[in-house]
Amino acid sequence: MTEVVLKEQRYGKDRVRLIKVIRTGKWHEVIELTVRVLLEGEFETSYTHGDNSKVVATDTMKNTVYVLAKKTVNIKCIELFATEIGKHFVNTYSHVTKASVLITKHRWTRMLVDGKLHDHSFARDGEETRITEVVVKRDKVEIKSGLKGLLVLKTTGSAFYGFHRDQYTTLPESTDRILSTVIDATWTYSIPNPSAISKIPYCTIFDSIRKLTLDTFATDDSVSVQATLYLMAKRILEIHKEVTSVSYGLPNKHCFAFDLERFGLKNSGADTDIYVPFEDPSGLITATVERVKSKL
Ligand SMILES: O=c1[nH]c(=O)c2[nH]c(=O)[nH]c2[nH]1
Repeated sequence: MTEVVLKEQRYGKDRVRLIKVIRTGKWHEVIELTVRVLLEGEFETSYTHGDNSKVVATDTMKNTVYVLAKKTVNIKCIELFATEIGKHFVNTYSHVTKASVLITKHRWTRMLVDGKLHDHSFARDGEETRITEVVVKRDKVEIKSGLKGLLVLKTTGSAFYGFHRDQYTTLPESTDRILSTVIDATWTYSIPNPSAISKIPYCTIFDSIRKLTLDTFATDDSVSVQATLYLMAKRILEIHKEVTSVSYGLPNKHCFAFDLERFGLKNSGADTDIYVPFEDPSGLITATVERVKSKL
């Protein structure tokens, strides 16, 4: 007989979608969120013995998210709303030891109509989202935030040369290329004590990190995605003391010159202006950067 053991377990509700409309007279705001709640705790016997007595139904979790969304004053700050949800589960159920809450906030941009911001109409500009993942345990809260799916492209100011070459290398060196990526960035917050949670200006930091990322992408004379990634993270850590580490995932969405020599047209070197953008495969450059720990 093979003996097995339950090594780890967690469960919950994924992709709980909600829209909250905040009305101030005719002026409306719209917040669209997708929420995932995962619980850990004394649920082992539900897996090993079919004992559901301690199982908080995932349907209950979904309902709880809507109830808390109705009651909260923090819906605009996903870090605080996720913390509220996580605390609810850990405080309500004594057998829950850890709640992980992932919130994705979708972007709705207010419409400009006849040059004026419209009071109740919005448009989605691209797939970019803002995220947070909050882990609530009995004695501590961890908060990670980020942005996902920010598609960018620059037409110069990017090179890639001097890389290792061997018998399988065909890529020519480039001193001037298109650089395009879909930015995924996440960063962790330092939470020295529970009262720090509500004091961190999450939205201001988000806006600043997004701007630093875009500004660095645009202005860096990039020698590789790796070097540009590192510079982005370094700048964030220099400016934001509340942030302890920064991670990026940057696919290198290749754009190569189309061979037009076959048609008697120059399309190489300084004459290149027709490119083929490739969806797949892409490079994928990832790294996490943190401050050097003080030896004092
Ligand atoms: O910035 C880059 N980094 C790489 O590691 C790489 N590899 C590659 O083929 N092109 C690029 N570009």
